[in-house]
Amino acid sequence: MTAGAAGTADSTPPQAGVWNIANVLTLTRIALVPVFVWLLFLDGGGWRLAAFAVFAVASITDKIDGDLARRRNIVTDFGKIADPIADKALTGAALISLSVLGELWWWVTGVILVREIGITVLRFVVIRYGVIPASKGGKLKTMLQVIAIGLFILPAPFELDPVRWAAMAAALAVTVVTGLDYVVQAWRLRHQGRSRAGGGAGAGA
Ligand SMILES: O=P(O)(O)OC[C@H](O)CO
Repeated sequence: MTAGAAGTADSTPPQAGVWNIANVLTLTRIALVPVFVWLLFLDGGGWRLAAFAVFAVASITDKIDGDLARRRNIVTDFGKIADPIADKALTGAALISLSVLGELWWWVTGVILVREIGITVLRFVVIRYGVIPASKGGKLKTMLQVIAIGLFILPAPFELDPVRWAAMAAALAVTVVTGLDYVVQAWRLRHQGRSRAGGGAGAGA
């Protein structure tokens, strides 16, 4: 996503209502987070599979809500902000849980959380200039995180470990790179917003 693709505060067309099917799916994803965490901490392979199933269902809603919003033309600023937050709630809870369970290095969880929380805060900091929606890189990042986390959750043989870690390394790399890309986008958006405001003030003087 380029800076130009971000919705600017003064050029936003009329939007669908917040309570639409896409946003309800996004909120459902958030509601599934505590269920998933609870299942993950229960002992036994069966519970692990159940946790994996809930994680998979919640992750699939990410694909469905975005597709629905675009197809039905019900993209809202609320959805643009809430969708990445819902993803971060799910993946963040999964990463923290895996680290608490001693199955994933804490530093990996830490780096990803700093990026995810940092970008969320950044989105709110620049929101007066426009909304920064999820970029293609951001979507790829979430997909890689979901695959890596899914591989860590699945009760699988030790031989799968290199695959798990390779997937997590790829997710980590794309997480950091896309985080830096959002910082550049936010800077541009702020710069454009301030230039417009300055130009407007000058014209009015
Ligand atoms: O990289 P972000 O913060 O835009 O998040 C991307 C979303 O999770 C994609 O659905």
